Amino acid sequence: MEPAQSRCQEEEEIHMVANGELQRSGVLTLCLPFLDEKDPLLSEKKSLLHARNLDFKYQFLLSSPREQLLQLLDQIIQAARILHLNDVEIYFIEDDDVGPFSTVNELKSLHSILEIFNCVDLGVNYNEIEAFNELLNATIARINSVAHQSTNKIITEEIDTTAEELLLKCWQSQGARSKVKIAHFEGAGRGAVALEDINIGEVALEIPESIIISEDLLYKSDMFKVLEEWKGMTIDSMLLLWCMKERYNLNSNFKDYFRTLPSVFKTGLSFGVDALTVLHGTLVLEELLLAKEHLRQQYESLCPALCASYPDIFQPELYTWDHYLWACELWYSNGMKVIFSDGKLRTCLVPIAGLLNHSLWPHIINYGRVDSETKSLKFQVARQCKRGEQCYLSYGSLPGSHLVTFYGFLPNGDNPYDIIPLDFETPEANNSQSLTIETSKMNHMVRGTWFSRSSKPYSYGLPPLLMNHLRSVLASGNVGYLSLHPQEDVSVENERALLETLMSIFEPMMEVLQDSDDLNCEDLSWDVKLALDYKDLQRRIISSVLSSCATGLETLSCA
Ligand SMILES: C[S@@+](CC[C@H](N)C(=O)[O-])C[C@H]1O[C@@H](n2cnc3c(N)ncnc32)[C@H](O)[C@@H]1O
Repeated sequence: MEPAQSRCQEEEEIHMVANGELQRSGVLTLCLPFLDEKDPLLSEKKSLLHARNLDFKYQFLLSSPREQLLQLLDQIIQAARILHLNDVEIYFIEDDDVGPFSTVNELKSLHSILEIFNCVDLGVNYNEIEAFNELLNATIARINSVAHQSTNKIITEEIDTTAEELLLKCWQSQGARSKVKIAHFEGAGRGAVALEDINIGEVALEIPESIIISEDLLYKSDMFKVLEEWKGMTIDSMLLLWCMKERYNLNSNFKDYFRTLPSVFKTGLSFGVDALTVLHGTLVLEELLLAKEHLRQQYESLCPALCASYPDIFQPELYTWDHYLWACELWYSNGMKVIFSDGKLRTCLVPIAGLLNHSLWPHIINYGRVDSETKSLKFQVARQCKRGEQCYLSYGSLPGSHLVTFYGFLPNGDNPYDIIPLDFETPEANNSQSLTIETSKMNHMVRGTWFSRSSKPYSYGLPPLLMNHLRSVLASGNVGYLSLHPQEDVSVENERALLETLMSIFEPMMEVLQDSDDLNCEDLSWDVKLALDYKDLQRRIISSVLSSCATGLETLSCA
């Protein structure tokens, strides 16, 4: 297994040379950070900025009327949203939609602007300070408005968290700082609850580098000598093997940490036969079976041979398949990628932080780098977390299939990263000549059409890139019928063929999923329940695509 899949704060592809300056003339200049030349989405982002008349640099004449200033602020926010788009968000972008595109994109965008405001050296002119504060407060208000959509779960008070609290105190004595306490949340196990209002930019949790579990501990262990000489061994596999033993080591510095971990992880990797049967016809089934098979192969290639060759170090009773799977699930669901103060990226288990749950409306989005001055990992909140509220992390822009497989849950709310991929075959050479760069892309996707905000004709709530691709492919059958901007050149006949093509793709998928699940809802096991929820999600997405196509066809028949 490569715990490389463990969650990692998404790499920012943007050069942080953003700045802000207030000139004597009362002109406030705000410069957004430039795009990284290595950003794989660079050209798309540049084209989007250009098409929308957006720029990196904005000048605010602070004496202008308030509405004008706020309009300009809106422009810079729109530009920042584009700079921070990820591959899924950019794929679904619609011409007439200026955002917000997702909670995380919105928080990143607003924070990049807040950072610029923080660099501005204010003068003494009262009116200018007032105008500047209006802009700053409007940005903060937008950040705080993200909170209103959050979904909080009820804290169940009955469950004992003494072990976790003792551990928290122990880490605090070693330099950890925390504005959260551990509590139990319905449907999510343990989580962190704010002990006080934690305001934008404040640190909810600070973990010294010295108590983070990483490969450095491996090097000091008795098994390292053997493992480093073992052919084909990776650091990730070494960490798994180290954990399997350390979990039962009574002299371990981390014994209390291991003691607070669940004895079984309820992730998709532990799904039983009934749950797998429920998943028949869904996307996650293949992902799950492949992942499990891969882990089994890794286990077979490592553990029996290590136990046979070095039984004193690798005691067979500790190196069973169940223990191996437990370690994999631990690293997948709790592992984080962190850049240490020496600049090296390591996969880690971070005490306390490992108790933070995921949300589509997270408080903490940036946590991947140890502060080189304090040598600690700081978990700053990107939006306010009120006292008593659950403090959420973002595990990344992950689809439900990944969350089910490696974490064992589906988040509350509509997940914009829940997509169904559609890979088309490369067209015949003579047809492909007629496709533009935009329309020749072969990897497409759909998601719930409820995310669409486009009111443009012929958009149907479906992704423009997919529609333009299909339009071009269908039109290329008609000699001489293709434009560089397919949407401007639609024919009713072509549109009907396009929607019917999509229905012919999605109807069979729906049929497979519609098999009745004759299960008694009362006493279902956790895995069957989760599998049913996932299946339901797939149905919702496909059904939204089918009804969008059907509505499109109806509209066309009236045209
Ligand atoms: C890093 S741990 C967080 C702490 C965990 N709740 C615990 O009790 O150990 C990740 C696991 O928490 C649970 N989890 C995280 N976010 C969740 C959410 N929004 N809803 C339900 N379960 C969640 C899942 O079981 C996931 O595998």
